[in-house]
Amino acid sequence: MIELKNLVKTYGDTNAVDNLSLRIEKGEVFGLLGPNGAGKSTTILMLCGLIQPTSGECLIDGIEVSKNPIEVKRRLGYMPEDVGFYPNLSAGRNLDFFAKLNDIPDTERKERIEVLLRLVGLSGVEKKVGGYSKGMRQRLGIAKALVNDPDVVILDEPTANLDPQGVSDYRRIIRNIAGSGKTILVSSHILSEVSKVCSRVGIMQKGKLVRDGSWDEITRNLDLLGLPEIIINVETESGMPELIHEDIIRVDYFAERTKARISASKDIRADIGRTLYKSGTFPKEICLDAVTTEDAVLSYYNG
Ligand SMILES: Nc1ncnc2c1ncn2[C@@H]1O[C@H](COP(=O)(O)OP(=O)(O)OP(=O)(O)O)[C@@H](O)[C@H]1O
Repeated sequence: MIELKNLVKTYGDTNAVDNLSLRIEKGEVFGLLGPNGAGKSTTILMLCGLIQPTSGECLIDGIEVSKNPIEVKRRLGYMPEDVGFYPNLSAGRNLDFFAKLNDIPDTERKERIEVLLRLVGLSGVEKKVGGYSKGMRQRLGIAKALVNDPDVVILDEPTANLDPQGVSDYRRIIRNIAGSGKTILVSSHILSEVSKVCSRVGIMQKGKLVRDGSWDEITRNLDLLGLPEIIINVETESGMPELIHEDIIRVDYFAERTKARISASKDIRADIGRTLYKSGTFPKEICLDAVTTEDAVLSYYNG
């Protein structure tokens, strides 16, 4: 569990983090979102005990970070934006080094490293880390953050510079870790990515948490954010009827009418759901398109 209580970090005249309070429960995957300079990295650095707060508290599993850094380090896995590895060593040898630094006993190290390499899809890769792609390094970074079997995992911009395959691998890995009951904090400014893996997101702006809730809650009032047009993707179990609604601008149907892409002037997901139920068509998904959602949230950032 992660708790931030009235956290403040000031650099001269800049309130990098401004009275931030937040609680992330065990097993939650929380996305910390915000534009450049919002205060995400400063928050994470305080949470990891790497910088001291000006005031307020950070707690990991109820233990205050600044007062018990060693105890906290044992429960915490951290992946910074740029993870440092020894380029002349393999992934396994790198992990072995970090496992030793974390005092993992000899009897456990080999098996744990094998499990982690399998989790991140690097099992059997003999190549030295110096020859790895960005995606491979990122996956190894996640394994490194998990080497001490932490309760709480913090990933700073984990999808930065990843190609689509890398992003999809990352999502699979995060879901896998979340399934094991760990608490995960992911910081990002790639909103659509966070929306796909996080159960809850918080939006930071100028050091403050300006919104906190599920992705759905945050995007529910999209029309209030002033988007001229939103896109709704619909998927049904069997072919859907003609979708008619006064706020629909256009509908494109695909895959024998089991999929539709609706352009609408409002968020009409509830009405679409009702229409489908009435016609006896079971909806598998009715969601806002990630790209337009991203536009809306960005417009929110910009006031
Ligand atoms: N060591 C420092 N000295 C002075 N100002 C700093 C320092 N670290 C951060 N800041 C300032 O604090 C604010 C928050 O920065 P921070 O790096 O936490 O934002 P961020 O949300 O992580 O941004 P990014 O996505 O670009 O990493 C910014 O205005 C930044 O310039």
